[in-house]
Amino acid sequence: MCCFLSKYLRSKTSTLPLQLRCLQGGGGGVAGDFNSPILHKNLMMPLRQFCKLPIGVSIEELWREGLQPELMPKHVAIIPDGNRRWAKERGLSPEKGHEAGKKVLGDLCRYCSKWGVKVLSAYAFSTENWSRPKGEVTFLMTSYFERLTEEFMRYGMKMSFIGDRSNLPNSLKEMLRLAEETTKDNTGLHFVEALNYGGRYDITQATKKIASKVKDGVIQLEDINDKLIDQELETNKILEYPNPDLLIRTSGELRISNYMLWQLAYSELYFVDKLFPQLDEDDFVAALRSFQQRQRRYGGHKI
Ligand SMILES: CC(C)=CCC/C(C)=C/CC/C(C)=C/COP(=O)(O)OP(=O)(O)O
Repeated sequence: MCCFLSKYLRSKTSTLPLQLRCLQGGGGGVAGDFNSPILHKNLMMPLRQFCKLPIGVSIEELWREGLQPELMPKHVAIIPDGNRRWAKERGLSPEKGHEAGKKVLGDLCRYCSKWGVKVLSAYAFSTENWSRPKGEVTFLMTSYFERLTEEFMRYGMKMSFIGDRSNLPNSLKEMLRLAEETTKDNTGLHFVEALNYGGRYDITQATKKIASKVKDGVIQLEDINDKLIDQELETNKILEYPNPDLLIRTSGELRISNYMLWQLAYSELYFVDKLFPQLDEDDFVAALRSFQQRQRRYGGHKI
């Protein structure tokens, strides 16, 4: 009989979830292989239930990747950078690069659902991106984001949008409203698209709302604290997990380019050299693995 499982358990003991380590016990390896119906019924199925696995991923895959379900990031943020460079390297138009990026963003939603991430937020258009070439901005605003939203609505995710909608085209605004309304009761992945969004914009609009409440006597100056500011930020829409646990940026640039400045205070950062259209599931899993190896201290003492 194959000894893969017992070998694996021996080699990965330190990275196994606590529950699995308890079940492993102190004895020798577990005889059998993953295809054995007896092993499946007597070990794998109970383990699966015991570990409350995230939907879509098998215990075998988790072990193979060295991942622990209870340490998955709840909110992953992505800065999908490099669509234009990807297209240029291939002699294609920037529009073709963005189309390739759209496909990869859809794949990323699938990976997040599969690996048990609850929220994926994507920085799709910054408050500074209006200064890109006019043709590209027109393409994104009058065609691309509308098609992306319509397509993603069919994935069964809850969709929300953050950012200043006031100067988006009316038909795009209407599509965003429709997507939020249609998907609001979906329970799977929460996909949040940041459109005409900037961290400075978000902090500024929150500050204005708070200042206005102070002016109207609704709250006192002394009432202003972190929690109150959280409540006025646009990410208040992501009720459960407003702050990204993990931020991934592609294309080798090592900066956050005005994304969720307040919310990223204690996020773990992960940079990938590949251009966004080249990102695949192995890269995503490598980011999850890196995240699970970090020690998050939030300014506290090292244990
Ligand atoms: C897949 C998808 C939705 C693509 C949309 C295409 C698009 C416009 C992506 C831009 C993403 C973004 C805001 C990157 C931030 O870098 P930056 O280039 O704004 O800032 P920088 O100059 O600091 O690098």
